[in-house]
Amino acid sequence: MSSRARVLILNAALGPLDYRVPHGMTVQPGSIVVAPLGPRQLVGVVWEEESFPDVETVGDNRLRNLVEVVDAPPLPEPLRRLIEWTADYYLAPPAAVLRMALSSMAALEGARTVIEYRATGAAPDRMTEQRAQALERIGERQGLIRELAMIGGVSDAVIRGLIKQDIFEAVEVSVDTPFPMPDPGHAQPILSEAQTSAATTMADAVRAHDFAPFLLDGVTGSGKTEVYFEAIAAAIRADRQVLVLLPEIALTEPFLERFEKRFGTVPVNWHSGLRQSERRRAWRAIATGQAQVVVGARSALFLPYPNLGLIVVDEAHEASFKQEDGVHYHARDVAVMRGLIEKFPVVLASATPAIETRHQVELGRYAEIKLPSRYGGAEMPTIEGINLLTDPPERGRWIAPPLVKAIDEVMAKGEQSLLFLNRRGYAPLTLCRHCGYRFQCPNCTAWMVEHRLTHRLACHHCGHVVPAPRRCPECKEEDSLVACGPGVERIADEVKALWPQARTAIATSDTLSSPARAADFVKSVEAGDIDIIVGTQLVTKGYHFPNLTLVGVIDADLGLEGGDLRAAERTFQQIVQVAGRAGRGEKPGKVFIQTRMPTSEVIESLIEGDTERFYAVETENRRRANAPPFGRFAAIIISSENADEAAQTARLIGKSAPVIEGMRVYGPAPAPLSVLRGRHRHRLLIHATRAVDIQAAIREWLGNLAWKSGTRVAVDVDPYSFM
Ligand SMILES: Nc1ncnc2c1ncn2[C@@H]1O[C@H](COP(=O)(O)OP(=O)(O)OP(=O)(O)O)[C@@H](O)[C@H]1O
Ligand SMILES: [Zn+2]
Repeated sequence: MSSRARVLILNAALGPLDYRVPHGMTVQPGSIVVAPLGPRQLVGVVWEEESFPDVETVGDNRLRNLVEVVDAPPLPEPLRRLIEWTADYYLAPPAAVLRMALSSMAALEGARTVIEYRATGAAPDRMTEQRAQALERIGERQGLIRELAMIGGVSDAVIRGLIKQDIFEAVEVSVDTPFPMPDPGHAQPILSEAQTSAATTMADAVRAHDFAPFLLDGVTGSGKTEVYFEAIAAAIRADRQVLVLLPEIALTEPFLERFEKRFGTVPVNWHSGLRQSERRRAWRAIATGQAQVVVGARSALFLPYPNLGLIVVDEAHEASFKQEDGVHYHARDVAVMRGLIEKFPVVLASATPAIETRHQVELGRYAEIKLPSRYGGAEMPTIEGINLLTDPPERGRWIAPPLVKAIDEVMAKGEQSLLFLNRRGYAPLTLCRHCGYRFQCPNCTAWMVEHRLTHRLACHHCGHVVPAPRRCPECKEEDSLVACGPGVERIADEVKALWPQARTAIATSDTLSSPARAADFVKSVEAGDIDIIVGTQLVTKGYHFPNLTLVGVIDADLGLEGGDLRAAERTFQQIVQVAGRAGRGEKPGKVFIQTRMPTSEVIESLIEGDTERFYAVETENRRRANAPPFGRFAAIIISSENADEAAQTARLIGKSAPVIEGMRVYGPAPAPLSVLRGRHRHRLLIHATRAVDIQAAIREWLGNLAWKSGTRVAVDVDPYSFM
């Protein structure tokens, strides 16, 4: 009997393929293998045949041999089920989901060491511009040739030239040294009564080794982190792995520090910025079970932990857990599914839970744990509205008089303020005052955003940047360009004009672009070297600055623009979160919200501090509109570099829409972002009741259609973006 294996190979365009297992090789479902495909060799995973029953059977004599079995633990069975579920639910190719589990090719190679290079400090005989740039940018960093070339912005050849001259020296790096073990007894805090009860409930669930979804709903500063640390401690004691998902890399650094204080060592950190060798080391430690606690962004969710005992999703309401390209999955929801399949508790921690999550609590599916007050007697801040219609700022300014006065007082007391505006850069739109020309991105339907700090105009959708021009490209008038509207840089300018003595910091993804820079920022705020922070949503959550007593929301109405189904919820969450940064220490905090709509539901609930009112009204709105969590949405996004082909395919899909009771199809229509990265886009929106199997309907609908190879058709189940 010849032995065959069904293999899911890492090629999203292909389904599983059958191979022959050559004599002397043994494989089992989950084995990671190398398989031939045409002239190439690809990595794949051996899969249960039953999972893909429709694969066309190829005669034994036509099968090709597997090349080898990779020296890595087989992909665990529950993870294979999770990959299947994710592919099914989000209508994604299984191979695309599998790729997220095998996300370090280096980890699958046998070698245990790699050669990295670092500067010796010597200067080259001949200093070229490229060499100087490389040396300057690389500094003391160490990495593979390719990585150094990337950092230095030069070709590999430049780096190789420098190696030849001994300007860089080789360092053999062992990639598989074990990570230190966190110690659950290292620095146990003394928990308050409410905290103890919350921690006990979760730790008991961890010890029970069973699926248990929790909503840890605690006001800002209530000690949610301290509490779920006790659940982590329980998992470590039970020798099970833990995954903590954070919504943004910028939050990692403060988390690592707190974790180290509590457990004596930092956890394994997984993010997109890891060097290849670090990634490999982390992947292997995770796959072998050696990595006990892992913290990461959503991409850490599909890694092959053999022994997970707990997942914590911190700031679980954050939309950044939803992936918006490739596989359109929601990490919060997939985390819960992983807990169900692998039988362990999942903790969703948030001060402002998503309506979807609260609904699960109401249905009795998730257990709710509440922490209703701040730790250590700190008070919740008081919140006041500033009506911009009756109390406007001076012309050309954005900070209204009552907020100016409040900042004056806080400055006088030597305390810190935070001004929140969710807009990067200097101004969202730049135009020529002479001819009216507006700077638009050549690749996207979007205005270019002025960044004065870097003297550039940038597209926030595709990353296209151009130097800020001195003259209008249209009418050639010099110095005629004017900035329209504020971004954080412009607010920072205003702060400088009003309080020249104040030390300010701009905190956005531009300025806190790396974990190291985020750490520097936190240190200088903690050390009292900053008086006024001007920041985007990046600083609204996670941070704990005891001397920060004033928060000003520059424009509360901004988030309500565009008006997608979650606009009100998102605005509410953002403002509660940013307000939650005020008065976390001994001194009480004050929050000012600038708005043109002081009587809107969102703003009134915020000012009255009536969370329940907001949620009740918003939930009722959703129920009436049959919007999530009551009804369901899915989007189909068609894109192509060729405008006609995109429109044609969209029409074809629209024409073929099935008629199903309880389901309506809207569109196709050009997407609001009708051109993105040079691709023309059209959208369809599908709205259905819970009773409809929306995935099956879409699968059958699109399965019968064909389009040109340059056209992409993406399905977004439970969409968050409607652009
Ligand atoms: N039991 C405790 N013992 C000592 N310090 C505590 C305790 N509980 C909370 N704290 C401290 O109180 C502060 C707020 O706690 P933490 O950051 O965990 O709150 P949080 O609920 O996660 O807040 P947010 O949602 O606003 O980020 C932190 O500095 C934390 O170390
Ligand atoms: Zn663009």
